[in-house]
Amino acid sequence: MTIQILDLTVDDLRFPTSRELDGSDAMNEAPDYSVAYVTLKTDHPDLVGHGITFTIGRGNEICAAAVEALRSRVVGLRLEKIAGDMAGFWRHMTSDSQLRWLGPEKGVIHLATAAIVNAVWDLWAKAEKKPLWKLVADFTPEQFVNCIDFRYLTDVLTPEEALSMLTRLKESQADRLSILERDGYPAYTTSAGWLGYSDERLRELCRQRLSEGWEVFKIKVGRDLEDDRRRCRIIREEIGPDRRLLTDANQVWDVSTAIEWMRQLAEFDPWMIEEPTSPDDILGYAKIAKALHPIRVAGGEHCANRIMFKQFLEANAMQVCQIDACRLGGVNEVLAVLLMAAKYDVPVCPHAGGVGLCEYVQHLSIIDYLCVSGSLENRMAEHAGTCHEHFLDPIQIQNGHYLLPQTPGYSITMHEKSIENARFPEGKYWSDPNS
Ligand SMILES: C[C@H](O)[C@@H](O)[C@@H](O)[C@H](O)C(=O)O
Ligand SMILES: [Mg+2]
Repeated sequence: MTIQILDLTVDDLRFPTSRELDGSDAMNEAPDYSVAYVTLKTDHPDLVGHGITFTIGRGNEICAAAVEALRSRVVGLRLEKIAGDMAGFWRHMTSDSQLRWLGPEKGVIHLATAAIVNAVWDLWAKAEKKPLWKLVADFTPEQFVNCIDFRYLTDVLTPEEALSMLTRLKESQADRLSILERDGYPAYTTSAGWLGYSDERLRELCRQRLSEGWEVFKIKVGRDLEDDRRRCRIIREEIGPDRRLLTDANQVWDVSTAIEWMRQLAEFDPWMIEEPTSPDDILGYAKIAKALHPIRVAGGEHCANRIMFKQFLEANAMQVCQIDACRLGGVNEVLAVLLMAAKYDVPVCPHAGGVGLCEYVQHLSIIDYLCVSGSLENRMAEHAGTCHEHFLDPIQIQNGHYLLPQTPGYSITMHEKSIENARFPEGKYWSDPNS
């Protein structure tokens, strides 16, 4: 089958999550979960690729404009040509010599790259009639390695080393697949602990989530120490002393404040502190990790690219690696980071607090287990409870685990009605005050 990409369109879609303070944290007090939603049309009547990048509202139109700027890099290409040289395609996407100046490989231009690259992967998986995780899991180790642009990485990871890591695990892949088919992929939930929720809501949501089988909970911290103490006490009362409690400060502290603040919260036995300070401060992360041990330091949702991850991992500055499906430049770059994390034996626990991110990261965690790390130890994908109703193939959770997605593609295609309602500013969510 030969398929040509004939057109690209992009929609600025926003969901009014700030009305209930879903997604709120110490830095982002009232996010409206949003996406630049890319559609790739082809010369095949039934094959359309969809991809997103995620923002929290204002500025989403800038991502959409950046997608438009990259349009000519992808329109006209043939899928079989892309699939035959995925790393080459990714290099092509990130190498327009004028657009590259806007990054390189960071910020809005990289978010836009992710939306397009993810749409191409969705298209490819749909063409092969496989969910994305299965498309990748069925690759030979050589095909997997051929998806990655190793430029800037070879001082810590060469293609040859990646190949031998993947080859070592390939034989036992079927055993791991049966475990996932039986149990699903382990997850933790963030949706009880958003900062804007009242104490009563926090308590009620903890009870609800416990009854659904959740074992690991995340709570937002960092705005006010007394509030944090009270909220951590409540969540501990509800989940008990043995379940894992994760904390997330969303970059609000200086290095020294992070250390002092978390020492004050240590009595609540947090398993990790996420984004304690600037996402660019590799040495700062390392200092915090050293001072707070055994509390782990987690980061990645604002980690711009594989080079930053390389440094965080090499400097032992992150003990939990939170890849983001849209901040990294799509699946290709994620695969590179999975390999580096496995090499440094750092668990990957993807970031998913947003719209569409859970739909995406379930595939990435499954790939990590089946092909790259081969381990579930200390690994869990994030789960947030909002906006799943907008997707044709939404996540399925059972007992705090993601069930394996079965529908071909990357699970990101949205219902037409949702697209219509969320279109900014003319959709119903924004033009009708009673919506
Ligand atoms: C603004 C967003 O909801 C963030 O709070 C969210 O992504 C969060 O950091 C997370 O870890 O899920
Ligand atoms: Mg976070």
